Amino acid sequence: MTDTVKINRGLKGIYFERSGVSHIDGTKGELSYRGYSIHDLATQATFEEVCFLLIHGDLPNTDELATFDAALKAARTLPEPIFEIIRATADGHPMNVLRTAVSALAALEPDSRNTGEDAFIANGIRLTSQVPMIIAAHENIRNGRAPVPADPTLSHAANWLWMLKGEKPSDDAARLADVDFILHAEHGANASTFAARVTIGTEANLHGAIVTALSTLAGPAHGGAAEDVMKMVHEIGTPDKAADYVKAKRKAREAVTGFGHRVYRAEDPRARHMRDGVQKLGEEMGAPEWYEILQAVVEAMKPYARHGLNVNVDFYSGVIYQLHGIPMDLYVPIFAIGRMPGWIVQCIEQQRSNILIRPLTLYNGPEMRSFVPISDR
Ligand SMILES: CC(=O)SCCNC(=O)CCNC(=O)[C@H](O)C(C)(C)COP(=O)(O)OP(=O)(O)OC[C@H]1O[C@@H](n2cnc3c(N)ncnc32)[C@H](O)[C@@H]1OP(=O)(O)O
Ligand SMILES: O=C([O-])CC(=O)C(=O)O
Repeated sequence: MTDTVKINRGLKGIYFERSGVSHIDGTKGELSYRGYSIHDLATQATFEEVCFLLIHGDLPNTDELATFDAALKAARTLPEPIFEIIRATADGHPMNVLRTAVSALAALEPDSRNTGEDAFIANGIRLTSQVPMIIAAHENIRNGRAPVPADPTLSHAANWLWMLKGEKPSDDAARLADVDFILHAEHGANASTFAARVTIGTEANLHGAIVTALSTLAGPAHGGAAEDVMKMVHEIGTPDKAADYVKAKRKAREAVTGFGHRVYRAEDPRARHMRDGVQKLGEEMGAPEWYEILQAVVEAMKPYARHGLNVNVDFYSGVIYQLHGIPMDLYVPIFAIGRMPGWIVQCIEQQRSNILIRPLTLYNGPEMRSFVPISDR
């Protein structure tokens, strides 16, 4: 019987649920949120509009957006013990500090225990504002500076850069961060979102699911790719060394980071927006070499593109962060800021028609055997 069971390792190609949130066509390289093309959203919407769209299902009108934006801004507060926790863990990786702080929020804020759709929306809005605050406070504290208080006059993206650096960002820098968040906001049953849905499947609360999602995002095969791409760019050093680097990786059968995706066989549609950003920012800042190294890697990887191995969203994002002077270990936390609405809405969707997610593993261990007392072993 066991020989006839088909195992889908990694759940590759398996539909586990229906979802009305986003659609990915991996063959054509297309992505839409709630029926809107990612290209239209990346060029015409703000992150706040995209959050509203994902959570409520439609684009907001002016009044709806104003109310939603006011709720996000009102939520820019952290209980004092969170700063103590950040101070106590300041030497840790920012992703560990973030996960620990979100977990502590679950204990510190009694509302976080509530379930039901209204509670998930209220807690989701609060966490969307608190996550960038935690990351920025940690960055300041570990560098011996006081946390920068949120500025209620700034957008989500501009306020994030303000809290991180204590300087008002230029409009271009704020917009680039805004677009980055939009591009990362939602992506179907990716590993961290799936993990969050598994948590909600047990009727746990949203904070618990976000802790699960943060743990899952952190790995290099998922959210950690941008950091690894930047390390790769430094290792390559100059564009003329890219081909040899790729050849050596392929020979060792190791992944070239920033390439490949479980769903896309065509180029990830989000990559082009990041590519344009890297090229423009690099030229403006007199540092075009990073873009040139990346493009040399793309050139060297071209023979493999026909096998569906193309750049993914995180191939270009690390260089943008580097050009902004953001430390490499903040790249995954930045992904988390963007992915918040996707996690929240998928948790809401899971809760609406909840079911325990519990697949099977096919046993291939020893046959039944007799227990041997320890004195006879
Ligand atoms: C935001 C995100 O999470 S996007 C992904 C970010 N991650 C990365 O950039 C890390 C590098 N990429 C990878 O490790 C992989 O592409 C993953 C984990 C993202 C997807 O992996 P899978 O879905 O398992 O890829 P899949 O098994 O279909 O790969 C097909 C073939 O391409 C190869 N391959 C996949 N990605 C890469 C890569 N980046 N470099 C070289 N070869 C690769 C596989 O080894 C496999 O080869 P084989 O058939 O000879 O064994
Ligand atoms: O969808 C995935 O497998 C990975 C992911 O989160 C993304 O590409 O944004």
